[in-house]
Amino acid sequence: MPEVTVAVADRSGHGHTEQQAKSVVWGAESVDGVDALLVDVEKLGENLRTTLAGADAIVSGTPTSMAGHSAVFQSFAEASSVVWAEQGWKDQVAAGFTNSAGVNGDKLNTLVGLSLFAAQHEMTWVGLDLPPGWAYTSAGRRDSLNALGSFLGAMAQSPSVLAPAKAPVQADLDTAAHLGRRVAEHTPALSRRRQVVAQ
Ligand SMILES: Cc1cc2nc3c(=O)[nH]c(=O)nc-3n(C[C@H](O)[C@H](O)[C@H](O)COP(=O)(O)O)c2cc1C
Repeated sequence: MPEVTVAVADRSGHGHTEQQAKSVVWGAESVDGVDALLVDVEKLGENLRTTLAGADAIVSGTPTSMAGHSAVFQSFAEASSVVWAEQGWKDQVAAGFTNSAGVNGDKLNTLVGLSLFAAQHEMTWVGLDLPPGWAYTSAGRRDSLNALGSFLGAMAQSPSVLAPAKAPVQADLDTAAHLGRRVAEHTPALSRRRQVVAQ
């Protein structure tokens, strides 16, 4: 049996954010004893409670759309109010990621929204422990980890003209994998819910 389950709840319209989500899963599963599954929030429907309630951590992802999370993600968030009413995800670990076309693209606002969503569910948020990729070099490399310089969660950029096979760039996918790994590594210590269940 896996010691930790990480559910990556994502919704991707054209596949770019899904690439990022797969990297989060890959990163989480690179940690011994961790099982990670990719969940399309649009298809969750009535399974909202059962699918995500069993996870020790939920990493939420969405494309940035008009400076926030997508309408589909908002539908999922509103549907989750039934879980909120019974505090079903309380003390689960949470983290977030987003992808958009612009280098900035107002992605930070999306991550703020995802972290507030987790806070409303009384989850424990895990940020990204990577220095901004371009902060300590004058060379300015796009292929460094956390090149987009986010602390709250993982960011990726996909120019609209590029197919999901070409964007996001590998550095952004590696940053997403790093977040997945970090969540998986910290979940056993952070998840009070797990400790209560184990008693
Ligand atoms: C309705 C709409 C709104 C968008 N808003 C933004 C935005 O605010 N900032 C940005 O950088 N890109 C924006 N984009 C571009 C998407 O974030 C980008 O194409 C992203 O890669 C889509 O991810 P997906 O392939 O997973 O659906 C928008 C796209 C659409 C269709």
